[in-house]
Amino acid sequence: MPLEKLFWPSSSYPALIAQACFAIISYFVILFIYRLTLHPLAKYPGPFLARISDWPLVVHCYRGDRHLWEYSNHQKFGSIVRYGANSISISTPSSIPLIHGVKANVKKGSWYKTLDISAGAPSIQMEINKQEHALRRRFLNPAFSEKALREAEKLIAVSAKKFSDKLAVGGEKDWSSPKNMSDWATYFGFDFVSDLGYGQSFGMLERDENRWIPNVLKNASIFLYYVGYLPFIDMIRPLIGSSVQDYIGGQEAADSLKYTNLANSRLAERIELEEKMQKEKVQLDRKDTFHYLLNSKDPVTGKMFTKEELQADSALIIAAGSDGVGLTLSACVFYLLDNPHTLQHLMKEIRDSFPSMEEIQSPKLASLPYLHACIEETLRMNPPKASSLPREVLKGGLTIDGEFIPKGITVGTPLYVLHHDPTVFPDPWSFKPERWVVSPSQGNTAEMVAGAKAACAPFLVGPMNCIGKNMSYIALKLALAHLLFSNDLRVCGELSGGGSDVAEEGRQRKNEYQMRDWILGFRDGPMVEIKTRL
Ligand code: HEM
Repeated sequence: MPLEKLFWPSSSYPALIAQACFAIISYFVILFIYRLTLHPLAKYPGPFLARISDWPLVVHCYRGDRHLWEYSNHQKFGSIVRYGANSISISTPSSIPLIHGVKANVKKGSWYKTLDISAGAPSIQMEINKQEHALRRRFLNPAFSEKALREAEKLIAVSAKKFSDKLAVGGEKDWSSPKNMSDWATYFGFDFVSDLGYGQSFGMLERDENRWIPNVLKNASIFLYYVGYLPFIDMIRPLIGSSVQDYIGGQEAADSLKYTNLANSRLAERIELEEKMQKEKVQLDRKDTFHYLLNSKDPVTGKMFTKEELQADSALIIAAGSDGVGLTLSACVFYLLDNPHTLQHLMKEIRDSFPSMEEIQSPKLASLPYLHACIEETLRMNPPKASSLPREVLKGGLTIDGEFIPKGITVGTPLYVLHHDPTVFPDPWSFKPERWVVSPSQGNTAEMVAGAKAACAPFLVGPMNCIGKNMSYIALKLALAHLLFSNDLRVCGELSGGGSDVAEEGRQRKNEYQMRDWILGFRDGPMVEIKTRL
């Protein structure tokens, strides 16, 4: 078609289609030129396609390798990388408090609007409004207070003992059959969180019945992770949670709905129990998380949780709680098996500290230095929330490392990148719990340990950090202490779960536990054999 006809009004269909195509192409060409030249982020380096569009980000979120992509970007381009049209990630320790601390002039990015939309209300993690978030946090705090955690420890110990006992089945006289640590750590994560959350465990350590849940959750998280970053998400979002979702999102979308329904039905049962108890004026002999949530009232406004908010928090707590602990537990066992001296050192510390399994408890358990160091080092190597969590800069902007970032830009901290910075963590791909213990004779000074702590933030920091941080340490310490107190452990065949020569770029390090980052972190292995010692 001659070019002048494109601009000349014509009512023929081919001309109208050609004009529409021309207008769309022109729009994108101008948009891309703007993003590369006049946009406030034009001066920052990054992969070319990522500087003009969010599609590369969507692809990496879908593939579960966003943390590896961020790592290779920061290797190529330095500490500030533009990873999307409107987004940068900053990999310096000083950026952590500036982006996430109490005074940070940011709110959560719009990606959070999509995550639990099917629940009908945002969960606490997805609440973008800072005042509303603070209110929700006040509601949740009692369930994670020191007093509540003291009670919780007794309950978690029950799951930890089951974790150790069930893994050891078959290992009473000789080495057990091979067990996939990833699966068993996942069952432990779900069992202790559901037990604490609803007062009723999923019972995955004992029975097959509910073992479908982690897979459904995995599919749900793949779907919601990448969908939240789609360039036209504002148009798509209203369809999420409706039956149309099944058609556009396939199995992953259907599983997302299935997971929401499961969390809702568990909550409905728990509400029914609470109402019955109130009617009969009976007290629960143990206070689970939803006991606190169902009875929370804001002292200032008198507001209580709505049903939709409870549904959203119910889905969140199961997912957030089980995933982080499950991943860290299986990763820690991987690193212990890969480093036999470390395993021996840790076993000795645990076995020398407790006369019997029944005595594995705080304050002694909390104070074991090498156990704590092994967990810190695992969280450094494999932070469960490995990639940048989006924060949107508010009016007035934000200055980080001397760079002024204006309102509306999305900023984030790439934890996996930061945790492998060799200037803070020498020999960053080696598992070295010693780096968390001050020992000047071994060349590890107090300053070095303080520097490592400032650059390692698996739970993030500030008002939106992980509320389950202290609970996670309790659960991880109980599970590892029970397992290693009662049993010996050995690798089945070649150690599985690490990288391999034939894997994709970034997944070749054999001594690094591999994970897929889909908001939740997925993994496989190691295969272990167990022999009961007692
Ligand atoms: C190793 C274990 C864990 C790690 C590394 C971890 C990490 C995190 C991180 C980085 C966040 C911030 C997410 C964001 O900004 O979007 C977060 C939020 C959250 N986590 Fe965890 N988590 C773990 C275990 C748990 C457990 C055991 C629970 C509860 C049973 C839990 C409940 C939550 C909740 C409710 C939030 C939202 C907090 C808020 O927005 O105020 N997490 N977690």
